[in-house]
Amino acid sequence: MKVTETRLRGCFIIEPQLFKDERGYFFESFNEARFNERMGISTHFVQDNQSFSTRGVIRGLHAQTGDFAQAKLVRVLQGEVLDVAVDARPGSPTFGQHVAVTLSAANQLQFFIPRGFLHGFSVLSNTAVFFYKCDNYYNKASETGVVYNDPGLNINWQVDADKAGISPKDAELPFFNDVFK
Ligand SMILES: Cc1cn([C@H]2C[C@H](O)[C@@H](COP(=O)(O)OP(=O)(O)O[C@H]3O[C@@H](C)C(=O)[C@@H](O)[C@H]3O)O2)c(=O)[nH]c1=O
Repeated sequence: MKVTETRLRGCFIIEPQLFKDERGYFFESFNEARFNERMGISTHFVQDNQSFSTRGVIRGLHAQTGDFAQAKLVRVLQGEVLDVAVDARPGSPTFGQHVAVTLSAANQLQFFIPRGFLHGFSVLSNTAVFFYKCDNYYNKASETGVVYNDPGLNINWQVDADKAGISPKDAELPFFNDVFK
């Protein structure tokens, strides 16, 4: 597996090692010991999530706070998405900055997003099945978020923002500067 740290410290792109033969392919999609060793962390994932979305949908930007903060290991089982992590760690030299990574069933890339980040994705294919591991349980009361089109974040979601599929909850999320002062 190839691990590349992005310009946001602690955010890694992971390319698994594929074993291909006449039947198809095999790869270890997650190996806790190797994952922690290569990332230099000690994350223990406790919840897996899966969502299905159609082209143009944007989910995010989301995080959980406090005792329920979550690191996420995300990937795409079908289709293609633009995955976005926003650094919301107070005092971080890249506070308020984001990275965007194209994840697809074809490239098999995984993206590790540590605690302290907002996360979201847009769907670039007709449909997408998105799968992710979380190192903390869902806790509704701990949810926070920032609106996807916050001009201060200036994220190019690569979908038609006017026609983007946004949940009513996500459309009403506040701006980054109002949440993270
Ligand atoms: C996230 C989550 C939602 N739910 C429920 C709550 C709600 O009724 C329904 C749909 O929830 P949402 O609209 O929040 O789903 P969604 O917008 O897909 O939320 C997800 O977005 C991506 C970008 C993330 O990073 C995730 O952490 C999560 O926040 O599922 C759970 O039961 N467990 C969970 O872990």
